[in-house]
Order: sequence, then structure tokens, then C-alpha cells
Amino acid sequence: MKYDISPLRDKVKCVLKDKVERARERQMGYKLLILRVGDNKADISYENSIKKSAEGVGIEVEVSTFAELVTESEIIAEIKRGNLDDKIGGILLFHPLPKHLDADSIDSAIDSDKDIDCLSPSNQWKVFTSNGSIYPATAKSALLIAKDMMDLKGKRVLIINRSMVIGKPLAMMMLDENATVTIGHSKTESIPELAKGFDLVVYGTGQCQWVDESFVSKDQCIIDCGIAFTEEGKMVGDVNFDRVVDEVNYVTSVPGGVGSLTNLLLLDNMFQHK
Ligand SMILES: Nc1nc(=O)c2c([nH]1)NC[C@@H]1CN(c3ccc(C(=O)N[C@@H](CCC(=O)O)C(=O)O)cc3)C=[N+]21
Repeated sequence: MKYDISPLRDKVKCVLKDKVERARERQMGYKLLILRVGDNKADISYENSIKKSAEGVGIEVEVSTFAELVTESEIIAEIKRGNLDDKIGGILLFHPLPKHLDADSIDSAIDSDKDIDCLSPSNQWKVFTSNGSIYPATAKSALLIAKDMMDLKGKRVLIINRSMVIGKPLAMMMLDENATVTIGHSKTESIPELAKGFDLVVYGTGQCQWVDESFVSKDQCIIDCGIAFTEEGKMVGDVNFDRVVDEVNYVTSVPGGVGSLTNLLLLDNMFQHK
């Protein structure tokens, strides 16, 4: 059946509103600075939904955009400006970056107190040593949904994504919940047969609706972190939702699933450090 995200989303939104209110009283800076390179569709849809959620809870958003051919030092200069501005409480840099840029040195420039998507090495280190204070928003969204779907203790989880914003941190977070975790990717063989043996499968490749009923088993749950666009420009996930919805325990939709909680959790991370 379809996983209904609205109770969880309402709860997260309610807590967030309260945090914004308290930050306002304490006159703490909580403006969000977004850095976007190029005009990738997934980045832009994330940006738009962040703006909408931010407006709903009274958070101001500033977006700095760069051409695809930007240099590292131009981006780092903008990050440094954000680090020094007391009004700015959080900095989000969209990933992945174009290949010519050294993502590590750019991510490292973000002040760890303003790094709300857990891109800086010190915040990532904390996640990998089970001492996390903030977590990447998409991974956290998937974790909260998973915990709402089941008790993860002892469960077999397959994650088809190996990035530092989803798969790797999510694996660490799920290990902390005592799940048994496997990470797969584009080179993994026989995914349909493999996937059937898991209690939970998290997909996040960004390939258009490639997961159908041949990948699933009856008591399984599926979390779809994929963002792709059809030729008509419609946003879809990795999962062919209509073909699996009646074959599994729970499956999340795109839109209206992981992504619709991600933007709230990203904003929430602004208040997590303090
Ligand atoms: N450092 C980094 N962290 C990310 O988490 C990250 C990123 N870079 N780069 C781009 C992708 C894409 N992404 C989305 C998240 C939410 C929606 C979203 O809010 N979608 C809504 C509605 C969108 C609509 O209907 O237009 C939904 O799924 O219901 C979209 C896309 C995060 N990403």
C-alpha cells in the first residue's frame, strides 16, 4: 500500500515552527543561503520546495547561482561570505557538483555550525562514528520513514545508492538502529532477485521508474529517494509506483514521499547545532 507521509510531516513541521519561534525570540540568525551550480532540474525542484516550506514557517532564503563553468575559488568566496554573516544560520550546496570542481575542498569550506546538509568532513566524521549531531536531510528523511514503517532492529535493509548525501550516511544511521545493511549500486548484479530477500529496500539512483513488480516481495517495504523527470517533464522516482503499490507492505511515492519531508528536515538542521 501507499505510505502516507502526512502524519510524520505534520509532526516535523510543528516542531520546526516552534524552533523558529524560539530562535526569533533569542534573535538568532536563521536565514538560509543556497548555492546552486548550473540548472539541474532536481536541484531546482528542491530549491522551490525549500522556499515554499521556509515561507510557511517564516524562514528567509537567499539563493546564489553560478554558471556550470564556475571555479572553486568563486564558490568558496561565497561560502566564506555566508560563514561570516551572522544573519545566515545555514548553508546548503547542491550536489553532485560538475566534475571539474573539487567537491571535497568546497564542502570543507562550509563552517561546520552552518553546514545543514552534513557535507563538511567534521560533521560526516561524527555520523560515521555514531556521534552525529546533524545528518544529511534526504538520508534523515528516509530513516524517519523507515522507523515509522518498522522496528529496524535485526531487519535486512538494501540501499541502492552510495553517495555521501544518501547511501553511505543512511547505512551508518541504520546500523545504529541495529539493522543489517547492504549497499548496492549501478554495478550490482541481478538486483531484482537480490532485492526480493530484503525487508526494506531504499532506492536512490535517479533512473526513471526502473523498479517494477519483479523486484519486490510481499511483506517488503520500499522507500524511493529517486528524483527523475519524464519526457513530459513530470517528476517521478526510481519505482514504477502503480506496478508495485498493491504488491508490497509499504511504498513511498514521488512526489509526496521522501522529498516532501527532506526540505523540512533540512530547515530543522539549522537549529540542531545550537
Ligand atoms: N546537497 C544536496 N542534498 C540533497 O538532498 C539534494 C541535493 N544536494 N541536490 C538535489 C537533490 C534533489 N533533492 C530533492 C529533495 C526534495 C524534493 C522535493 O521537495 N520534492 C517534493 C515536491 C516537489 C514538486 O512537486 O515539485 C516531493 O517529493 O513531494 C525534490 C528534490 C534533494 N537533493
